[in-house]
Amino acid sequence: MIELNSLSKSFGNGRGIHQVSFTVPEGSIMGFVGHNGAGKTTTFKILTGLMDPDSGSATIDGIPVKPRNLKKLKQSVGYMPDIFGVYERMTVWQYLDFFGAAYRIPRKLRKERILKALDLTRSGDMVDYQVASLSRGMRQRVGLAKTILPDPKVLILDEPAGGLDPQARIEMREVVCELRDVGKTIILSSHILPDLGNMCDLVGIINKGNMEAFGKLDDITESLTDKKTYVIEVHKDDLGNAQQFLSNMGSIKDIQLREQQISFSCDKEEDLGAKVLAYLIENNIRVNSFKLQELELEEMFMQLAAK
Ligand SMILES: Nc1ncnc2c1ncn2[C@@H]1O[C@H](COP(=O)(O)OP(=O)(O)OP(=O)(O)O)[C@@H](O)[C@H]1O
Repeated sequence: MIELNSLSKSFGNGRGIHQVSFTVPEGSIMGFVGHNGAGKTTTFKILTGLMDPDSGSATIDGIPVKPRNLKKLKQSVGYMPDIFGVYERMTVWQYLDFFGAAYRIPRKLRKERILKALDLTRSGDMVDYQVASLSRGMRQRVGLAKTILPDPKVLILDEPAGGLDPQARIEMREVVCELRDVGKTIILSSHILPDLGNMCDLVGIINKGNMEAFGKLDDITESLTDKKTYVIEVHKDDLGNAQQFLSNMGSIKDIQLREQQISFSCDKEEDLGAKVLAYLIENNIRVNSFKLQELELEEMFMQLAAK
């Protein structure tokens, strides 16, 4: 649905993007992660026809991203930049109606589209508000409503949750998931890594213009770790014994005690999790919980960015 093949754009001194390739299937959400200046906006600008690449190609909904296809692309792609202008003196309805007209949506259809966009972005109760009076979270949702007015199949959202408080971020995340559920294909960038983990089907990590990783979050995590870390919680009277048993087992590393939790690691290939659990129970250790520790997106990102 969205396909990038070796897209490159150089601004000199190594700045820009280098051979960026990935494919986002129809109806999925891809989270595009990278530090400031990593190359996210440049990629978005190329995809939306605002900037020409030096080399490489891209297609969206089967349409090659080329200047001659800009009109067609505009119908298929909705782009919400990280900073967008709003007309402070208009009400939300006037603002959307204005853009509906600019998008040449016929008057009769326009009302229906505005109502649908307001509904999908949970902005219905703001129609009569002056744009100037909207909070940052409301503005982002109204911006999103404007972006989906022409009913594009693909949405490219640059930092839609940027500057939002935790509650507004949750709302934005729910709205984005709802848009995926009605069939949109979405690429969005974010610095708020945990948010991406919860909502994205795919994650792409870009660092200094190079794609460091792309795929399902679980697969990327798996490929990054060479060990598995487990966290167990045992009855407080069994802590010492449990620790002793673990130390007696060969191949167990990094045994650490934190309050009532003990964590330990083992080789990924060997994966001793089940064996350890059975061993502790056989030795009458009262195990309250036993779980595999997941690598946080933040940690994973730091590992890749440090490369
Ligand atoms: N028009 C331009 N002229 C010169 N350099 C540019 C231009 N646009 C981007 N760059 C440089 O290219 C690199 C990538 O920038 P880009 O804006 O794509 O990063 P980003 O990941 O979107 O960052 P941010 O999160 O800060 O928006 C940066 O080093 C930036 O300074």
